[in-house]
Amino acid sequence: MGCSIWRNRVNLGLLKAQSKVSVFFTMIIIFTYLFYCLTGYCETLPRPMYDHHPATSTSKNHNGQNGFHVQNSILDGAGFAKDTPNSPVKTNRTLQSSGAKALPGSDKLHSVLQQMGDVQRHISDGDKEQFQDASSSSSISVFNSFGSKKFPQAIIIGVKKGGTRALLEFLRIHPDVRAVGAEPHFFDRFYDKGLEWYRNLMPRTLDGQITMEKTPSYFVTKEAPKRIFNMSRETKLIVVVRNPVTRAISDYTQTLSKSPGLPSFRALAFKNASTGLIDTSWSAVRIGIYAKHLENWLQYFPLSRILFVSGERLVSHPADEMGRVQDFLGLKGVITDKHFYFNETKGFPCLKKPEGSSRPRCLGKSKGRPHPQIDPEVVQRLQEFYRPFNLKFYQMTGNDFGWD
Ligand SMILES: Nc1ncnc2c1ncn2[C@@H]1O[C@H](COP(=O)(O)OS(=O)(=O)O)[C@@H](OP(=O)(O)O)[C@H]1O
Repeated sequence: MGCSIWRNRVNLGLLKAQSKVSVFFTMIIIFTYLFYCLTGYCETLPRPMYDHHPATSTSKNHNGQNGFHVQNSILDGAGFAKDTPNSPVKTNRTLQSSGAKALPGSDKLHSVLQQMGDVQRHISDGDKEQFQDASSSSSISVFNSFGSKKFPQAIIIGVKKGGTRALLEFLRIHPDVRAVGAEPHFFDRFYDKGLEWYRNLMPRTLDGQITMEKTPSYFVTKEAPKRIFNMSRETKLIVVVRNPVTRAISDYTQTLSKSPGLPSFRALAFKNASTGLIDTSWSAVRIGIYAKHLENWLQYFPLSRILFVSGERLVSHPADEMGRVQDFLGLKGVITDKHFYFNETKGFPCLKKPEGSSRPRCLGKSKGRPHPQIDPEVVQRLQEFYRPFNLKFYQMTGNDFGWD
């Protein structure tokens, strides 16, 4: 009898010791990882070049909202991809879904993992579209875990293929800007999820920092102006515009890369090739009628709340355009020509490497890709088609973008 009590006590002691050891080792792993992040080594973790894949999994975070998986569905919706074997998101999800949650003391572990999630999500958001080295903001985000999530005070609302990703990534090197990497698509696709869902997607910011997002399809979404106005009439709006003809070809190039069997540009652009009638129902054409879309926005926002960035100048004079953007946002002029160099191979400006980094900081392959050769006659016809709309747009904005 006495012997069996003694044996039970020994077994109980062993069990307790085992669970303590497992908690101890888990904590060591987590703190080692956090230490690596804080010392900047997370940046050197391999990051995926995102491609287009469907979302595969769903789960809820402690707020009852779809944490990583919402983010992933957005990534997918925006043409981003699920995590790859090397993805930091995958690392985090693996930790969350395997042993860690089932361990004793998992509540505390879970909240640490949530914070790691915030950090990692920031690093990996929208990687497909981002600069290949997003290191400048990753270390800041660690400390920003202590800020709060706010609605964006400024949104890049368009235009698709205008250079919106370049603008956002250039802005992200500013210490007072924090931005969602992926395109949230809240004001067009996910509005029924509610404003709190939207706010929860935002990165944490400290006082004085601006929260931003970019979703280029907002510019052509009829309901977007009213919806953004209802969130806050103070929201600053940025539109990156580019020659509508080159924009249409860029748009077509993107679609062609996903659907190689697509009809020719000529076949899609004309309603009737013999009369030269342009098909304005084709989105690649319709998006470029900037004056029409702008009218919708002016019903809710005064021109003073909208900044028009030239997509062409963002390539030829990035620092000058960034100066205008920083002024508009009321930011210190931190981003200057010191930050850029022209990458001859890519044919676009890239960000200079920060000290200690060996990685290139150009946008990914899907940005600045070669366009198919389009018949000059088709190009000319499109130029003619856009001319009156362009002139109207110059008048409305008080800015001649030089496309005509
Ligand atoms: N610095 C830099 N590097 C690479 N690419 C640059 C840069 N600045 C502007 N651009 C132009 O951005 C075009 C893509 O525009 P977006 O980022 O708005 O596209 S998207 O709507 O988010 O898909 C992209 O269009 P394509 O040239 O057709 O690929 C580029 O011309």
